[in-house]
Amino acid sequence: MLNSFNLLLLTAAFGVVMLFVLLSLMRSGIPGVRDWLLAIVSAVVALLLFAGRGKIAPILTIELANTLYAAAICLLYTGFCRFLSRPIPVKTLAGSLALLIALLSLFHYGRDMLHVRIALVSLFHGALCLVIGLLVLRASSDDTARYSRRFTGCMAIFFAFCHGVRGIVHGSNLEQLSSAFQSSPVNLLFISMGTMVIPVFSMGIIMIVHNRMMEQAMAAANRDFLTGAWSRRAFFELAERELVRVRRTGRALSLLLFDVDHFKQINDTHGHAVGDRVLQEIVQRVEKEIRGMDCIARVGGEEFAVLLPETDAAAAMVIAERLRLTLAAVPDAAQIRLVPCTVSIGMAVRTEQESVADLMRRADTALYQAKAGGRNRIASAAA
Ligand SMILES: Nc1nc2c(ncn2[C@@H]2O[C@H](COP(=O)(O)OP(=O)(O)OP(=O)(O)O)[C@@H](O)[C@H]2O)c(=O)[nH]1
Repeated sequence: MLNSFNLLLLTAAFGVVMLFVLLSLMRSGIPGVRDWLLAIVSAVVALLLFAGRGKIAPILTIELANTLYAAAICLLYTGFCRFLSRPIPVKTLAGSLALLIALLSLFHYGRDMLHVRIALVSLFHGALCLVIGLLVLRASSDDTARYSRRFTGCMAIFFAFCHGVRGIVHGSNLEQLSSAFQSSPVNLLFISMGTMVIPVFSMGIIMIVHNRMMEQAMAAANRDFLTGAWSRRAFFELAERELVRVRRTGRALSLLLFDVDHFKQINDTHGHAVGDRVLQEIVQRVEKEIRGMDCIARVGGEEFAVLLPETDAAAAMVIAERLRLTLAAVPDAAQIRLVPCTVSIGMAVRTEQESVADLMRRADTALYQAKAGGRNRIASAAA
């Protein structure tokens, strides 16, 4: 039978299930998960205490239960702040929680006014849900995360609205209650909305965390771990996408393929760690020299590709020469001495009907010519 007691127990049981699901995400290392876990624990205990109303001491079922439930919503909020790298207003949260407890005690032990207590709690929860909703909806997100953020944000605003209505209804004493969990239709409706907060937020959080994990996995697959440049796989994807655009617009597309000269010597002389830092420095320097629409990828150990959309042979040659000069003396990790480090560059401009693989092949041949010609130079591929 649907009554407040059953509803509270059911929600607590659902909270326990969600707790185990969220526990599985603990090892993801995603910020906010710990707060959300604590929020669910706090809410489950609060719900069980609420369910004990009339059976155990009122201080447990009123003051403690309300404190724990309000703390749960605060923790949901701090979890979102951490997740979105936003500052946590600890003092404001602690202050408002303390004020809520003080007022609840006042309207319990001072003048026992149930409707005022319900209004206060509802408005507190409503305000927090509103803040969570706005925070989540305003945060920028890519396509994969948009649905889960919108779901969570919109549900938070909906809960804020329901709590607000409940606060107004009880604040103006429209529905006179003898108990906060009286099973009247209107009260049951409000309680149902209130108990849905934790399960719905839990589902939203699980979706959001999964999206973040997916984003991280995609970034790991698309980016070179050492230098942060695009990976070989991602480079071919980006180049194919660019090719579709080029076929439509008829614009030029150039490719620079460069390789560090005698890199083995750098490793042998200065050590592998310095070699690694040199590779990182190379990528950072190139990124400063190229435009936002260009991209650099690490396509081999010490071999890099730079894709230059809307760039003809003359412009590509200017960029190639700029890169050759800027990379001519890449500092070592400690920047104490300069590691003599030059690059050889093969340049190719896409010809009509040419595929990415063919463009790469021609740039590679040009790179080989630059190496054979004495290194630290640019060779342009024949069309
Ligand atoms: N430090 C470091 N070295 C790497 C990495 N990947 C490849 N290498 C090294 O790069 C060197 C490439 O050597 P080679 O292919 O002989 O080429 P090279 O010495 O640059 O000579 P040329 O290309 O002919 O000018 C090897 O010693 C690899 O071990 C890396 O991630 N870090």
